[in-house]
Amino acid sequence: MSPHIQQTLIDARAALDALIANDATLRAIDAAGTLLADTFKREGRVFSCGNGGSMCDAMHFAEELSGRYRQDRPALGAASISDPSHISCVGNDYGYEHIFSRYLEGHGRSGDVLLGISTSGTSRNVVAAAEMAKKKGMKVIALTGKPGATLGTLADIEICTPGGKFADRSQELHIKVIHILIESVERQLFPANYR
Ligand SMILES: O=C(CO)[C@@H](O)[C@H](O)[C@H](O)[C@H](O)COP(=O)(O)O
Ligand SMILES: [Zn+2]
Repeated sequence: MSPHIQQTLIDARAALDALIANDATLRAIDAAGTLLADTFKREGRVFSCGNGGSMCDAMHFAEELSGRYRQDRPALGAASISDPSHISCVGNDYGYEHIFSRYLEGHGRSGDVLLGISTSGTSRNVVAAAEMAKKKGMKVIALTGKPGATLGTLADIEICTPGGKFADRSQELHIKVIHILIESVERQLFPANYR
């Protein structure tokens, strides 16, 4: 058997153990869950964005809020910035850096929230989205993988889950954080579902 199979799982376990032991990051997750729940209580919107695997994560996050996570409950106002026609138009006419920020320029309102996902924390289009969100009076939650990167410094709440040299271990933790955030929202908004 190829040794990389076990090694990947061992590395993933170490990254997860480090997250479990990081009190500051767990507190940031808790604060982000409360910010999201409070935003939905006020009928604010939550937008999410990222590139590549992180775009998939942004879509996963939003669809479980607007659609369904575990049990029936009313739909919540979350959307990922992932419409291919918007992305191809803005990428083609203005540049790839603007694909997320221009969407927020049109759709974002004061009191809304952006979840920006970037393992490097330096992707220009996600950073530009965070800058536009701040300009609009929105709150920014950053889900990152490298401490000290630009996206995290712009955010109201940074949840940083380091995973080593590459993006993949971090992304696996991002998905865990995303499910925890959705459960936090549901527990605060629909406690009867958790009795
Ligand atoms: O899914 C993966 C790697 O696991 C890739 O598609 C990865 O998301 C892409 O290289 C992204 O462009 C990386 O962007 P970022 O996380 O640094 O913002
Ligand atoms: Zn991937």
